[in-house]
Amino acid sequence: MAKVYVFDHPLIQHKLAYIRDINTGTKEFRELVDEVATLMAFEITRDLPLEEVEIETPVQKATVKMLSGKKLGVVPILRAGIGMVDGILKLIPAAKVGHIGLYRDPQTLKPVEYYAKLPSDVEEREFIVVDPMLATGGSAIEAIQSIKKRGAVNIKFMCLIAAPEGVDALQAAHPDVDIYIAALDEKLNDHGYIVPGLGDAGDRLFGTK
Ligand SMILES: O=P(O)(O)OC[C@H]1O[C@H](OP(=O)(O)OP(=O)(O)O)[C@H](O)[C@@H]1O
Ligand SMILES: O=c1cc[nH]c(=O)[nH]1
Ligand SMILES: [Mg+2]
Repeated sequence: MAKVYVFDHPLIQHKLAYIRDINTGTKEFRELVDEVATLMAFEITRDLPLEEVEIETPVQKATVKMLSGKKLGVVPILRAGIGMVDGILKLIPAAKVGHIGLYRDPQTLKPVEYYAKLPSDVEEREFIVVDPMLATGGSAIEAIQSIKKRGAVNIKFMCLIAAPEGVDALQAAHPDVDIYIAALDEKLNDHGYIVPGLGDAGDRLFGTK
């Protein structure tokens, strides 16, 4: 069964409070999502493998540890996932970026895929699929299905806010995909919005309300 990690770091929680606030405007919202994505990337990369490397400091030769060249890929679920990409790339600039375009039909709440583009060496990469919101779980389940279909085998899912319903559904559909979240909220409302949540992440990021 997939593990669920909730990042309760004080900086993440503090910034998330501003992200949720209805009075936070688009510019600040975007900056905060970017910052929280960086902080979450710091935590999520905790298990990256290291190798010993010989270097020379100004003082003497030394054996130091460096990342052992694991290939990473970041896959935002369009649109809102885009808001988390730059924050992650600040820490892992060599990661390749794939895109999965999905929107949630407002009536059925089912995801509709409209775009998919991944790096060519899919099988060799570890992927972090990112989206600020895990609500019913339909979009994350579909996006992960889509990248598995294209050959991805090693996948993590990272979001800002999740509803318990979404976590359960994602765990059931993809038991091999660990889930990393900044906050686990109370529930979904009748329109499939996370309560208390932050509203529509895509609209708040891009000012399209
Ligand atoms: O877990 P689910 O019930 O599938 O809902 C979550 C999805 O809904 C939002 O996207 P939306 O459909 O609003 O598209 P957008 O990012 O283009 O605004 C959000 O960014 C997720 O992708
Ligand atoms: O609360 C929610 C649920 C789905 N998508 C969002 O952007 N927000
Ligand atoms: Mg949206």
